[in-house]
Amino acid sequence: MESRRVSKKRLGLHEKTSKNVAKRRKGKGKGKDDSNTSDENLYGILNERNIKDVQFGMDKRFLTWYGSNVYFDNETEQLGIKDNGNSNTDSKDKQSTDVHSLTGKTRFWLDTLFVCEYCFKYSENEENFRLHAERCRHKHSAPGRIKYKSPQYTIRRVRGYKHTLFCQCLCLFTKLFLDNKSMYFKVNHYDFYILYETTTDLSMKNKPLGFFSKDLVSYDQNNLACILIFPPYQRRRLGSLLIEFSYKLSKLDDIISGPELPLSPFGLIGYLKYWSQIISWELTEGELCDFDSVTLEDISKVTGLRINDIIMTLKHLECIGEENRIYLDKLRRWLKTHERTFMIEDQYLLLDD
Ligand SMILES: CC(=O)SCCNC(=O)CCNC(=O)[C@H](O)C(C)(C)COP(=O)(O)OP(=O)(O)OC[C@H]1O[C@@H](n2cnc3c(N)ncnc32)[C@H](O)[C@@H]1OP(=O)(O)O
Repeated sequence: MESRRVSKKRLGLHEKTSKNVAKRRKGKGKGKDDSNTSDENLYGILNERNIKDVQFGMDKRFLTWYGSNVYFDNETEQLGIKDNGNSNTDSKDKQSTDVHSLTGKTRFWLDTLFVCEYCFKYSENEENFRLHAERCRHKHSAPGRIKYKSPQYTIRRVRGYKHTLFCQCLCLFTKLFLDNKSMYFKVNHYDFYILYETTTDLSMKNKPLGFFSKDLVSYDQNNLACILIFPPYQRRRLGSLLIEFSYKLSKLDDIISGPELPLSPFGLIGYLKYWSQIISWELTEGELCDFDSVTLEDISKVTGLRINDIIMTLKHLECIGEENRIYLDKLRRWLKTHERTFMIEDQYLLLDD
């Protein structure tokens, strides 16, 4: 398995700026057509998928969503990342990483990337992957400190500077499902909140379901840099759970906060859902329900949401009019037709430090 630190490059997830996009340069090829431009020296972004699918643990296989060259050596375009000029162990089997013309149109650099579902180390070689999977140390002990533990879910905080390799491998994996954030190898400025099922069942114990990262110091006061629920676990409201948790953290710090921009299309849908719920609940049943008139500032104070996010949500729900007048009746109706799905229970928060 790829196990060396990837300190030579950048890793972490950051906003892609238009200036950076302008720096895009053409991908080097490997049989790709000219339309496949890339940010490869900058952000690892490719315009086409280059890994066909991922074998995630022993029993889950799914397609990648986006191309990314961050798993590959820039010069040789073989799997593995050079660490200060040393050759890498994963590039021996050149044959299996060579270009495969699968559909006659799409050319993949790699058919299947094998990824450990406990620690995110990866290989192109199934045998190596199986050997690793049997003895991965995170199978028996997940990294980090527990920050939330309900009978259903556990969230652990993993410090980037302490568990560097784990966080770097997680970020590499994330890149296959998220293309609007860029990557850096410097994970030491981030905390990672990893979601697990609370269970003694060995088939699920210590298997991350998703995560979000958070800057240790965010000048924009973001409470979340990047969020991903791994494809097999999506649409189970786990993204909503992590978003809700991220606001618990910023409320603890007593700040008005929100996610790092830009949001991906799924990120936007997920956030609008959470924002709609928390705003309409506070206005109709929560702290603001007895107020005769409510300002955007009142909502922001009670929910911990940014005013821009509140306006976007109220517009989305068509519940805001001239001079920011809020249509409470309409919001009440919205809440009645939408199931309330808050998932974090305060009694299970473990946020002492
Ligand atoms: C700041 C940032 O990081 S932006 C980047 C966000 N991350 C990504 O885009 C990475 C890839 N996507 C993902 O990991 C996930 O889609 C996430 C994290 C955005 C959402 O996680 P999930 O657990 O799947 O979402 P969750 O089940 O909580 O759904 C919340 C709502 O979003 C909407 N939604 C989520 N996924 C979908 C989908 N595939 N199609 C349509 N609607 C969707 C639904 O309205 C859903 O509510 P409902 O189930 O009550 O109808």
